[in-house]
Amino acid sequence: MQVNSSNVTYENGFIQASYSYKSSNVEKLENGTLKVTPKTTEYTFKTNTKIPKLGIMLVGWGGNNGTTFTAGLLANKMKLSWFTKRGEQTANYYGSITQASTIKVGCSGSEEVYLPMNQVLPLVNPDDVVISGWDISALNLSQAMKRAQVLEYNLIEKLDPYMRDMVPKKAIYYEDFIAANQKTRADNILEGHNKLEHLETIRKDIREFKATNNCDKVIVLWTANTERFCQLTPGVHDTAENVLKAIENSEAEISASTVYAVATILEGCSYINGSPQNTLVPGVIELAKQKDVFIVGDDFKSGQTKIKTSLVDFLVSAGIKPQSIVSYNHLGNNDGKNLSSEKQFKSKELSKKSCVDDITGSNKILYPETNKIDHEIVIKYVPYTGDSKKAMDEYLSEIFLGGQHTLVLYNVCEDSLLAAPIILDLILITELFERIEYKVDGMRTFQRFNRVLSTLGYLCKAPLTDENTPLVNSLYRQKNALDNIFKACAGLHADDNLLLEFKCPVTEE
Ligand SMILES: NC(=O)c1ccc[n+]([C@@H]2O[C@H](COP(=O)([O-])OP(=O)(O)OC[C@H]3O[C@@H](n4cnc5c(N)ncnc54)[C@H](O)[C@@H]3O)[C@@H](O)[C@H]2O)c1
Ligand SMILES: O=P([O-])([O-])O[C@@H]1[C@@H](O)[C@H](O)[C@@H](O)[C@H](O)[C@@H]1O
Repeated sequence: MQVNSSNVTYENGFIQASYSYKSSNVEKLENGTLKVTPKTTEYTFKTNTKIPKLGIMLVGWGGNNGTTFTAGLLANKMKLSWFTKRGEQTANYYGSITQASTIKVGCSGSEEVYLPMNQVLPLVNPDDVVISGWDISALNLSQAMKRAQVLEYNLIEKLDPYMRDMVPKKAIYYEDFIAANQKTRADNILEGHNKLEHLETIRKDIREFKATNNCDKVIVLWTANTERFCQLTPGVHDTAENVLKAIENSEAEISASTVYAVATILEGCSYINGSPQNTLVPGVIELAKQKDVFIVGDDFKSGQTKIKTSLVDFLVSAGIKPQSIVSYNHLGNNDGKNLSSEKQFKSKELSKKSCVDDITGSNKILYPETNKIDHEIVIKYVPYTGDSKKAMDEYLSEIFLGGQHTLVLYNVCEDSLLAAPIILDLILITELFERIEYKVDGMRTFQRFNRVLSTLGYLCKAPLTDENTPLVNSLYRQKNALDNIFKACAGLHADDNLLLEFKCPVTEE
């Protein structure tokens, strides 16, 4: 796409775009009146268009998501097709916004024109990435893919030769943080209890993988089991210095995921947390800022929560008052097995339960006293169902003249087929943000986005958000923000959907 504007230049491998950012300051006056002052801030975005060779390292590579993600990269790269009872299937990236969604760029006459997201700004081609990772299970990726029971056998057969030589590196295993039922899987772990040694091993793994594959950069993503929350402790988790010291002292409350995150950050790589646990404790956030590294989290937004943050947004913005939400699901994969343990379930429950508060909190007409509603999460482990999650959601709302509205959803699918495309998007969009800088009038130098990359909230159930930054769960607002950041960096206006050129056409006087 070539943007025809005096505000955009394409020089020296950069897209440099000016963007007039419109916002409003609100003052609440003593008499209760709101004084709203619109304002415009002139930004300049600079995007490096040089596409790097990207290395991806997954923690939990041998899991259902890790194997399905890897299989998807290979199947698409080789343009595989395979047979199922529904006939011939071909590889695709459905469920990935970078590969299968579009962004409106303008109108041609009365035709609204949409471009694939990955053509609005230059992204890494998934075909060109190299992948590795760690797992507490020693199975190679082909064996692990079969164990996962996600993909059709005909596809598994075709992928086997390409995945059997992919072997996860030895992993950090602190059994107290994941369900005891995972112990039988743990035959590929780093010896000993010295957390500093574990940290240095992970750092070495990252360096060696990067050098061996001649990568320009590496991004690490956690798709291992959900850990219990660590007990945030002053002097341990509160500062970067204390987290590093706690690792040196092999502090018990430092989780495996936090050691992976610290190792990643110390190697100058972005770290993404696809699970709900509080890996990114305040000290890790401070370390990421000190080391100028992006951190993203938490917990892939893939199924019930994705629908919920769209549905509740629709209900509340329609003036309908959700009063009760019950989200139930059962599944039989290893994630479900791990979540059958109370402490690990609590991590997931917290993540799934926290996703509507900002939406209900936005409407004081419906929720004048409190924005808290009945919201229950139930997850049951039923081995026979495997990765095919059966999810049932019930939404009860108050409507006009004391009426009640009941909405029930039933959705079934392989959970990993929802998560794998999201893993790709998290990685590719994080990598893009590593190539973007901004400047506001008056700033001497270009800066990078806030290292807590909450712009990727659309992809996370519980978006990690920096202090003094609004938390947004509304799916529409998250996607709109992401699309508009892409457009701003490309030199286009944000879309307000007014279509004034058609509704208020310029007429000859
Ligand atoms: N739709 C989804 O699948 C979905 C959605 C949101 C979040 N998640 C989260 O993603 C994570 C992975 O899901 P999954 O279905 O792939 O689970 P999984 O159990 O199949 O895979 C997790 C893998 O991590 C490995 N592992 C556990 N602890 C490890 C450690 N310390 N180091 C390295 N490897 C370790 C396990 O051996 C396993 O292979 C879970 O935390 C899950 O809650 C999944
Ligand atoms: O994404 P979502 O459907 O809201 O939540 C899902 C849970 O319902 C499921 O039980 C769990 O296994 C997945 O990891 C995922 O977190």
